[in-house]
Amino acid sequence: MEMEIKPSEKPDSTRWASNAWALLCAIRSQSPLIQCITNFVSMDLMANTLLSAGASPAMIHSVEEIPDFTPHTRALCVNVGTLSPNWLPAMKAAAELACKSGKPWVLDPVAAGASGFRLRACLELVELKPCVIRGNASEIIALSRASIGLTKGVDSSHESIDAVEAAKSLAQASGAIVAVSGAVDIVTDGERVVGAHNGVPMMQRITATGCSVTALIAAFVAVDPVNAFEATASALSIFGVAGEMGMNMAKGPATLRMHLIDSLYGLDEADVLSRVNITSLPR
Ligand SMILES: Nc1ncnc2c1ncn2[C@@H]1O[C@H](COP(=O)(O)OP(=O)(O)O)[C@@H](O)[C@H]1O
Ligand SMILES: Cc1ncsc1CCOP(=O)(O)O
Ligand SMILES: [Mg+2]
Repeated sequence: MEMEIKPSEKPDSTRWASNAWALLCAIRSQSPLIQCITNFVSMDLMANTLLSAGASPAMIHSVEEIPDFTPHTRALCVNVGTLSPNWLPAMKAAAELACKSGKPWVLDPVAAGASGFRLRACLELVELKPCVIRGNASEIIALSRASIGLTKGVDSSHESIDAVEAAKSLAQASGAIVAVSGAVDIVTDGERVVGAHNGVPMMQRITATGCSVTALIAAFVAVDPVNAFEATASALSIFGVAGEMGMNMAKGPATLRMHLIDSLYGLDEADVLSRVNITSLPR
């Protein structure tokens, strides 16, 4: 005879997968408005990622529009990928207003260690209380140590698993959930550490997949701001699942880009429950 498993007795992996599915359903039904102040490279893929997940993206970045627009959004994504001095005031104003309006905002510190200007900008943005910081391993290490020169540019020269301590100390210092993408996506609140074991290596060969998953995290925290740790791990895992399913149809990076978006749009409950793979990692 099969024993019935009550929700509280379900194994951790099943609870993570059910929660990820519930959050994706919430995005599809609520279509949260997500403001993105992002780099020129990522605008298209980021907007299409949010749309295929069911969210509503708006790439609105002029400082003049922020007082009217930002309070009406459900979450904000700030990405410094093609930073120039005249964009920084808009990023800061939007971050401040998001906080004041009780909306979560998410930071992508692209190439944080590439220059002093960029690192200082990222550190100033961290002071404005992002709910989540998501970067690759080199970016999180650079930000955590506040040091430049540890990175090639926008791509990582470290493995995500090598950035666990840096992520934990950045989370403790900033109060943000910190996520490190890579072969295993790491998520920490400074105490707990989980790994999302989804995705395929070919995702690194498409520009702006990292930027896009950060925006997807913004959509997940928009529908569950109180549980930003769980929402962040879910977003990373769901994006990875879309990559795995897209890879089954792809011939290379260009077709993976297309099939990843189609797969994210078409994910059903069975796909999510069978593929989401989030586990606790040793602290
Ligand atoms: N070796 C890998 N195996 C599986 N998924 C990966 C791998 N490397 C990166 N990814 C996935 O690709 C996406 C972008 O991550 P990453 O390349 O680390 O970000 P960035 O583009 O900011 O450097 C994430 O969803 C991540 O999980
Ligand atoms: C290539 C490049 N140069 C400046 S921003 C950017 C895109 C980076 O995207 P991602 O961090 O998602 O790889
Ligand atoms: Mg990146």
